[in-house]
Amino acid sequence: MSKTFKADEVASHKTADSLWIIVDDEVYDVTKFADEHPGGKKILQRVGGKDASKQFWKYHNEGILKKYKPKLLLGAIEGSAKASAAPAPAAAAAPKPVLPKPTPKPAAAAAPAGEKKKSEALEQFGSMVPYGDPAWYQGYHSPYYNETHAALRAEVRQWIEEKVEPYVTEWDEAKRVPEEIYQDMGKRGWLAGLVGAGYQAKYAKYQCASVKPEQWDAFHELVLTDEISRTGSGGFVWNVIGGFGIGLPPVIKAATQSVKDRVIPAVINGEKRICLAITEPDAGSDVAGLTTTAVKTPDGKHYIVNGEKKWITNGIWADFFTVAVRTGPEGSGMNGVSVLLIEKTMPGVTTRKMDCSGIWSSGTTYITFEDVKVPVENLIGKENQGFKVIMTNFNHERLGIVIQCNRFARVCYEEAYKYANKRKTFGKTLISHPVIRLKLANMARKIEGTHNWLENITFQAEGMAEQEAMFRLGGAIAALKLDATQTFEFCAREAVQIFGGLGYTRGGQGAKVERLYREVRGYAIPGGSEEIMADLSIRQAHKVHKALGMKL
Ligand code: HEM
Repeated sequence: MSKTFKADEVASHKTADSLWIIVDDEVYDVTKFADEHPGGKKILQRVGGKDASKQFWKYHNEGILKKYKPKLLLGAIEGSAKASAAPAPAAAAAPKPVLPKPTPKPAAAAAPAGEKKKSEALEQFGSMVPYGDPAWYQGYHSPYYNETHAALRAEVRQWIEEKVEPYVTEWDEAKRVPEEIYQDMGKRGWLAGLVGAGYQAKYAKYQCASVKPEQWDAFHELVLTDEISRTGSGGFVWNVIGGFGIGLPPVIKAATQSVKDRVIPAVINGEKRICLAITEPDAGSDVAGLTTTAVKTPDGKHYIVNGEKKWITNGIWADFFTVAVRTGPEGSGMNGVSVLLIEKTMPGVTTRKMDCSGIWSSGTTYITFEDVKVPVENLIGKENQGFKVIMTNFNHERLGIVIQCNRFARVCYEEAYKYANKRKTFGKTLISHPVIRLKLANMARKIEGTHNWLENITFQAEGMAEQEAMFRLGGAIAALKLDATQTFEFCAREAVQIFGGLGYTRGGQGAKVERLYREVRGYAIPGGSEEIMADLSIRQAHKVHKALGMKL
């Protein structure tokens, strides 16, 4: 902290011409800011020259200070802890444990997945709001995480808290995220690990600082996705990984080598963008009914593509489109579907941004393909066997949705929990009212249930080959997606109720829950609607268990 002030010096700055206030032992010059203060000028003048910490925390959340500090901060009160402390990195802000630490288990017991799990990560991390973070953040035993997961968690959280969270509402309202953010994720080596197919070291120019490529597992992907979802903005999460996480895996798994070499490095290094285009105005979960056609030219060198795609995340910014097309005759259903890589530079590709209820900064797009000439080398997988490529992609997509929904549900809970501890009604804090505690209890038990099932399925997937995972876990993942979106919906609803009018207002203290409430349907409908998920969960499990020798 560079400059310090005595309290009586601050006290002399209490007029409209020179207006200073103290918040948590730090001194802010709000003279110019007062005119644009959304809460009003007079309210600031009333606390001019004084310690306004109590009033400040009544009306704002942490994000405000992070955002305005660089502009308004003058220094600290002389003799205060703030005066001597160097600003602590956000990720290091977790309180010190007050209870004895849980005893680490012997490495062997904590290492069911083999070599990679060397030791448990038992350090406390985060706000320690009960259930406000997964249990392993709060010092409880877990067989799934080790010190590399903890290191990645800290790395991502610090970045999110400093570079993203203070601006996320602004970006959502502007319906876009600065391009540097996605590029930064590439440079941090994070995109290379988010494709559900191991860390793409071969194509990565950059490497993740806290995890070596050979250590990377599905739980690192879980931690990374979970941490970026703490922003409480589906628009932000889908902006940076929504198109990428589902558009790139088919290329990695089934494209020709020349396409892989051209597309994978550009995308994982954050230089280009990719999206997945399956849904059409008239074909959503019913993939077999899609009508976009790809007809081979007589010389067999190209496909001519015609059709429309709708609700395509990131489409507006994408350089590459992983597109499901019909190469078989009309009525060929799932046996006539192929996947093609179409490029923005190809004549006949047009994109138009769509307006939806939520997830605003994700760039939801309507795409038209008109006589687009696509080289046959851009075929992903085999002709007429694209359905398999699409189906293989679904598990990864759905698990991503589950991770995001689960953290969004937790964000709703955490925000509501914190607010319930500061907001007073009828002379006591909200949390003192049993009816509010009941809401929080029901939120927490649902969130923990989903999270534990998510971890278990992630662990199962780690131990299975892709085809086996598709067969054995497809049903359970569908059920989990259903569970996650319904938990998210419940928690968003209850959090808005706890926030009252602030949860119904865009921006301000209830910004996250207001936004998330609008985003629930954006998760419950795509990637397999709740109805399709419920049906599939039983149908698929029945098929699997019949094959496993089920006796009825
Ligand atoms: C560093 C000083 C401050 C900054 C940067 C600041 C910034 C803001 C911002 C951005 C908002 C919009 C709502 C939001 O995004 O949360 C807001 C609202 C508000 N602020 Fe401040 N503020 C400051 C100090 C204060 C103080 C000291 C008081 C009270 C004495 C105050 C009272 C309010 C009120 C009443 C609202 C409206 C809340 C609502 O809509 O429910 N602010 N402030």
